[in-house]
Amino acid sequence: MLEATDIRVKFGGNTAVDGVSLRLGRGEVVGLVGPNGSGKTSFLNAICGIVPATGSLTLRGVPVPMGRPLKVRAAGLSRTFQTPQVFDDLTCVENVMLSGERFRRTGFLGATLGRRRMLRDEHERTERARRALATVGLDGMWDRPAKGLAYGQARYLEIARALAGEPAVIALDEPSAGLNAEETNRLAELLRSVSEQGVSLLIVDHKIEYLSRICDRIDVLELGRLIASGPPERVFQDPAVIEAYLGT
Ligand SMILES: Nc1ncnc2c1ncn2[C@@H]1O[C@H](COP(=O)(O)OP(=O)(O)OP(=O)(O)O)[C@@H](O)[C@H]1O
Repeated sequence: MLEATDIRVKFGGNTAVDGVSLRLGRGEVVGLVGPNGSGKTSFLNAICGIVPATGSLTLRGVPVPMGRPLKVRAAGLSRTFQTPQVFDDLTCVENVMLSGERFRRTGFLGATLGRRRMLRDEHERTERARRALATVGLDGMWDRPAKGLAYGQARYLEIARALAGEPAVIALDEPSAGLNAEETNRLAELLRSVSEQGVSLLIVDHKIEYLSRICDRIDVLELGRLIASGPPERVFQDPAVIEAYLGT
């Protein structure tokens, strides 16, 4: 579903990501971990096309140019952010429908000449958004403004928006940040069920316990380089990984 090869990101003289390659199969859940400043967010930003980077990317087997976020989205990669990006004054369903632009087939001319088709398209987009809200457990909130949501619910709303774009892969940047233990458990269940529908997940996070439960593989970055990759139980016992986190 995703193949990123030899990704490099530089900020001036600082190499944030130094030749990282990563693959994701269909429905695979991969945790990308590493100490603060090891390049995790820069890697996500690179494959999403929002920071200048070199390397190559294919999605669903199709090459996608680097540095083109809209092409990346259209090719099947959605993402969520460390701080949920929701629009407070829009309702939940409107927030989710923002991701459905690629399904909107009628522009100004179409809306004027093909009103029936436009209404059908709007109806389909609304239904798609409501299904995504139901998946994350927010179906009861669909017509409420997003500003009424608790912090954890705003996170689920962002995941619903990613899902409504019908992506092959979702990249999530610290989805458990700010969630308590119970909310983190719910998040883990939600992410596992999303992956069981065939969506691949690349999760950057620091909470090792829930990642160990839901990830098929853990990739570890240190100083912009991949230092370990494998099943959680093996990677988290790797002395090089323990040293990267804790020092000698
Ligand atoms: N916009 C930027 N301009 C300059 N340097 C940056 C920028 N973004 C990140 N960096 C640097 O790149 C390196 C990697 O940062 P990055 O945020 O990708 O790490 P991270 O592993 O996601 O860290 P954290 O776990 O703290 O979120 C760090 O040295 C950071 O200071």
